[in-house]
Amino acid sequence: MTVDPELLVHSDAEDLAFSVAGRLITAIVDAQSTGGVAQVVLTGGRVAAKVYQAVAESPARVEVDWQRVEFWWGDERFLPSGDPERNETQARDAFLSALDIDPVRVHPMAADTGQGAEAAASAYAAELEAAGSPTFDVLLLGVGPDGHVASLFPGYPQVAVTDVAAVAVHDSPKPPPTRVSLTLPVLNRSREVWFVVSGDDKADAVATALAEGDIPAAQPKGQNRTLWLLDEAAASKIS
Ligand SMILES: O=C(O)[C@H](O)[C@@H](O)[C@H](O)[C@H](O)COP(=O)(O)O
Repeated sequence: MTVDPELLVHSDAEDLAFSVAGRLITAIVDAQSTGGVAQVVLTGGRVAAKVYQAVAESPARVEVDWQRVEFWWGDERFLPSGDPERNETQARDAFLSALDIDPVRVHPMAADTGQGAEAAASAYAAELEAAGSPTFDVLLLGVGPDGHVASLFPGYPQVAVTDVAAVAVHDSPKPPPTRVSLTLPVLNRSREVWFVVSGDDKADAVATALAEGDIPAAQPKGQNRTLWLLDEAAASKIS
């Protein structure tokens, strides 16, 4: 059973990032409150980087047992290890490197070592299965102006893939051209889905997604909650 999306609108990108950082810390503490490991899926992009930075700077970060957080990625730019454009690199630089995380619990998608994105996608699907195909506590998603989420782009065949957990994406409209992405069934294996969106260039995509339009951003739904965490600009065309 999925529930209606909830909208929370913030004044600007900085306020949004600060608010989402606090919400993420609270969600992790809640997930750990029963003694378990919090399962978090990170996304890439500029807004996400602001959120991660705000987590690293938050005094409340000390409330989290960072040793008991499992970090996954919803997608990755298929580039060599350490490339500054990789979502993994950006997350490590923005906050993971500053936190007392358990490195074994950080699950980046493979870097380009010449093996091809298909092999990287298969390896990630296998890693998820080996971890027991966890239900994620929080799935973070950015949204593109075209309505993409993760690396699932409108009109691309990967949007409709349901028989594997991760796929390779080629000729991405958003550089770099080659990527790896979780598929929608895995994105939906989340208790909470949080869309974190800033900027008027996303306003059409946000409005279309909330109207259940035919874009990938309309499809991820949390099992318990679906949050649209927006700034005023991104929310400006919601009817
Ligand atoms: O690899 C990526 O680029 C992201 O995973 C992608 O899905 C991103 O979250 C959106 O494109 C929003 O990016 P911005 O926040 O930079 O607009």
